[in-house]
Amino acid sequence: MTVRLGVTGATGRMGREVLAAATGREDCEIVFAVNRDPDGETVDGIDIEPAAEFDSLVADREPTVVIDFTGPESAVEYAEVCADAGVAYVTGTTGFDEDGLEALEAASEDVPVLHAPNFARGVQALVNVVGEAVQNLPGYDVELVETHHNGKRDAPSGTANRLLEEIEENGEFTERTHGREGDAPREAGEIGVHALRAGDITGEHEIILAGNHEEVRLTHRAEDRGVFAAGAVDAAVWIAGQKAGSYDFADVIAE
Ligand SMILES: NC(=O)C1=CN([C@@H]2O[C@H](COP(=O)(O)OP(=O)(O)OC[C@H]3O[C@@H](n4cnc5c(N)ncnc54)[C@H](OP(=O)(O)O)[C@@H]3O)[C@@H](O)[C@H]2O)C=CC1
Ligand SMILES: O=C(O)C1=N[C@H](C(=O)O)C[C@H](O)C1
Repeated sequence: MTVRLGVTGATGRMGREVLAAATGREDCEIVFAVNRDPDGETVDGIDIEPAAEFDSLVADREPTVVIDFTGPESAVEYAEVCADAGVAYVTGTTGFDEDGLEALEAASEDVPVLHAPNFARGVQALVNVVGEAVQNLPGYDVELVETHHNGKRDAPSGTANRLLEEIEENGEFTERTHGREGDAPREAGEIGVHALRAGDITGEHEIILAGNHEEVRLTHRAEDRGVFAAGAVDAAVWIAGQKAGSYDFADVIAE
């Protein structure tokens, strides 16, 4: 079966990568690509259509799955249209508030919805091992540092938040401390969280566990955005065969 893809945020950093990753694959075809204000633009020969026409494009071109990398507000709007139209939805967008996450959950009652803050397989491996490291090193200081390009909106990153959940579930911690300034000695039990923004850095996440005169560093570094795009297209092909429900990238990797 060829999966029919709609792509949102198509002229963004990730949207362009998704179009490139999907083009040339035999298991999917792009049936439309939209962006907010495309002004007759094309990406790799694909016409970019106005996001205002998203609803009618979904109705007319009948995508199997929509892949979204935009912002949290628009991602929710696209999810709701997909839920009404019976179209599966994959979003890599980060920075959702509680209402946004609830809206994605509501959409997943009608269609398959996959929300993943990171589509790199190596990050999934990092999520899997970080809890074990924390369990093995009780009482060690834990700090998380994430580094991204200067255009990133949300901080800490969606991946950092996912890693923090895993850390907190596997150890005894009091609070997250976001950066330090002035007279700010480290308190026992806190998790230091640091978001760095510079240049065009693709995405780095490092967890430092230190104590007992030793340190462990677990690091993932994405070298190219193509790694996220390839994972998102894999997720779209996978979700095309699923029933309504809420999924994450671990479900895709598990098969
Ligand atoms: N899950 C993962 O593996 C990854 C997730 N991300 C996440 O993906 C998202 C996008 O990242 P990135 O591509 O770098 O961002 P960009 O800003 O480069 O691209 C976002 C695109 O979405 C469009 N857009 C933004 N808001 C709206 C809106 N309200 N309605 C319609 N279109 C909109 C933008 O249009 P315009 O040009 O008009 O601003 C732009 O084309 C972020 O949340 C980021 O954290 C990023 C990398 C990997
Ligand atoms: O905005 C980005 O670029 C990235 N965002 C994701 C996140 O917030 O975790 C994933 C990746 O690190 C790149």
